[in-house]
Amino acid sequence: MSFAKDKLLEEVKKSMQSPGGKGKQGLSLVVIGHVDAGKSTLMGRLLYELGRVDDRTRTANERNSTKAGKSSFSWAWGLDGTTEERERGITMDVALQSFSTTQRQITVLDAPGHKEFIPNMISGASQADCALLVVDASTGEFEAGFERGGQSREHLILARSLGIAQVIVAINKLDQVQWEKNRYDEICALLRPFLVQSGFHPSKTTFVPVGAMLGVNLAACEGDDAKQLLEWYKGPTLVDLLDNLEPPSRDIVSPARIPISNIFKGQGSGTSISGRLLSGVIQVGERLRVLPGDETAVVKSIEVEEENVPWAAAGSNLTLALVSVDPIQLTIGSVLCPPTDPVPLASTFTAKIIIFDVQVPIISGATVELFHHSRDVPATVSKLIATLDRTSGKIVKSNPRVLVKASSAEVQITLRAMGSSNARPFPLEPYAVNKAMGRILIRREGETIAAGVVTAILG
Ligand SMILES: Nc1nc2c(ncn2[C@@H]2O[C@H](COP(=O)(O)OP(=O)(O)OP(=O)(O)O)[C@@H](O)[C@H]2O)c(=O)[nH]1
Repeated sequence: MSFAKDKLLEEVKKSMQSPGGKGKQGLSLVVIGHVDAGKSTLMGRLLYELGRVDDRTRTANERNSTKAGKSSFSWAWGLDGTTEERERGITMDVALQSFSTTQRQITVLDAPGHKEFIPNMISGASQADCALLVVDASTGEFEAGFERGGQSREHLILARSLGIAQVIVAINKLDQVQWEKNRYDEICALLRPFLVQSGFHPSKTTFVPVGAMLGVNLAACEGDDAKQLLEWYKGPTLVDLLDNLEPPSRDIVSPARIPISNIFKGQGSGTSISGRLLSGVIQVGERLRVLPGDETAVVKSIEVEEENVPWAAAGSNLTLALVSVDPIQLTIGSVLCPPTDPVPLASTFTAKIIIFDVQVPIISGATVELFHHSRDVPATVSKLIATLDRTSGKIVKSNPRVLVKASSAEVQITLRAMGSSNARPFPLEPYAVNKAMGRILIRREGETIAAGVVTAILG
């Protein structure tokens, strides 16, 4: 069944008012934190507690991880999919899982903690509404994840820069410190001011003590393993907090935008892509334009939360089967959109950015890497237009010579040509037109140096 677009919008609005299907509001969650904080263990155990992983799979995971000499990773085994991930015991790609709580249908993006995989983390966080930060409470470990160069700090700043406003902090491995209340309080006290500085409102930040491996305070806080924690903790479980996350408002009226985050080229059965529908609505049978390029594709099926659906609305993390398209034209980072409302292509644009804690200031002509959803491209900061007051946004100085750490500025960015070929423009929109399409991150030599929003496309 396919609807005319205005009919479809009516249908979507109706189902949003009285949340349809399963009667739950959906949202997506990126799991972030320092390497080895226990992100995969926590998600693996949580999925088990919620009945998403059966005992047979659990036993098989236990057996296989023990055989590989990594028994402590048995809970993570279910999530860390590829052989290399299992051998190294770290998550590299972004794993996608889903589960439901009483009121929410949650899609989880388990992002890798290792520094060299920050681009995957950016891809994960740019598809999420909320973040779950996992920190390791063991002596010295929390500190390592949080000091300069630690991933807890960087992940939080990146998540906020990508538009995530709500965060749950799970303070994990408390079994390692005998469930000491003092250690929990100490970590909360260290994190609170940092979260505020990074732009998270205190009312949108919650903390929860957990023991991922033992399954303490994930779905329930009971049994022998939870005894010590129960002596001083009477608050919500992790699932209670997840159940109370607020789904952000969805922009269903703007044209559809789907940055491709993954491509699966099947044999014979066509090609599938996965990504997040940032705005608008789409339906089966619809023709979409692939940008950059001249190609179009027809949506053969839409899968959301492992179910085939006739249509999907903004905020859905979906998999689309596409037909009538040459798969070569599909690349990670390309954007699918209606042929009548294509995304502009940019090779030069202006942006308002915030400079992070950089050691080397940014000068005009600085070569950088530009991140937009799952795409990263070489670029140049081609002009420093003005430094801005961080709170009012007013111009402090026009044509500054350098941009130093913690400053705010308007700059012009130009894509850089690779070798002999010209830089290929890529799909981008001003933040004022489409929030989710207008956010960028700027990195240099493996370090994130700035984040910002696109103000104008110049060409
Ligand atoms: N003692 C204790 N160990 C834990 C707990 N949670 C996780 N671990 C251990 O910590 C190690 C790292 O766990 P992972 O779940 O792989 O960590 P991760 O954060 O997903 O790591 P990356 O994916 O590499 O970023 C494993 O050896 C786990 O068994 C816990 O609650 N208590």
